[in-house]
Amino acid sequence: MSALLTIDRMSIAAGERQLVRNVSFSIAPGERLGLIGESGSGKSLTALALIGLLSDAMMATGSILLADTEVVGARERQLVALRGPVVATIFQEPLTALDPLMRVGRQIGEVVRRRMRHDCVSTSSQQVQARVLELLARVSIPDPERLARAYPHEISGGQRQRVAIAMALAWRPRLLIADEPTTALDVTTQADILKLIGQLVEEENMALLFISHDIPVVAAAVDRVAVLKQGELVEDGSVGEVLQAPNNGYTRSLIEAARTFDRALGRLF
Ligand SMILES: Nc1ncnc2c1ncn2[C@@H]1O[C@H](COP(=O)(O)OP(=O)(O)OP(=O)(O)O)[C@@H](O)[C@H]1O
Repeated sequence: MSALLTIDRMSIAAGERQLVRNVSFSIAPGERLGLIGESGSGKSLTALALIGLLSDAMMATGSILLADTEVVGARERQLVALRGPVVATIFQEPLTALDPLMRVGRQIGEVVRRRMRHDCVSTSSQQVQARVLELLARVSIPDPERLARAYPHEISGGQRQRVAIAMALAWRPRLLIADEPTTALDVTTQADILKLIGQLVEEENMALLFISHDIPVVAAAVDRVAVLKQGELVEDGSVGEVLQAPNNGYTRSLIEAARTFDRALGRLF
């Protein structure tokens, strides 16, 4: 099966500074890849590059082929067509995806409408409203009707992340990028959100690029792991291979650090 995403010798520079160097990896339709590495290793820049959202001060070179579109050097119009129907993103801080002045239901409804326009399907307000409530139920929000009427500041951090996931889901994307989606949440909510993402990815048959510095979290969410160190890819293999027999000393040190931390917390790993 041909890949949904193929990154080939991609580099990212800010002026003279090389931030990501010669990174190559691919994701097949429905595959779940974890991108791990310590803070500053280039994980978020890699995710931004593949949706063409690097800041103007940065430049990507090499090739990023997403659903047969070359992203490096693409025009804005081509990128807009990819964002949403092909790839949707959830971030660490759900408020970045939410308009503070608009009720949650209306925000999800906007995405539902845009997706329907993309599919050239006409729709009534009642159909949009029904789809919004269905999406809120899919992300396990109790009392979706009440929540749809709330503003983002009126709901908890965990609920906001569920709403951000519902918005991503409204696109029915082929690839979901989750950039540290549980880092800002308490441990119990983290586990719930992780389970939810896993469930939805499977039910919708989406591919997943899951970015995290937290190895146990990544291991629970994906099939394959790629490791970035100071902008370079140092490992790419199945979760079992990489966690049980890492090739690279840096990966070993990340795993050992996670084990030590978990032992200190008394968690199982
Ligand atoms: N707008 C920018 N201008 C210049 N350098 C930047 C910019 N954004 C990020 N960087 C640098 O690029 C490198 C990679 O950053 P990136 O955000 O991709 O790391 P990360 O692995 O996602 O880290 P974290 O887990 O802390 O989010 C870092 O050295 C960072 O300082």
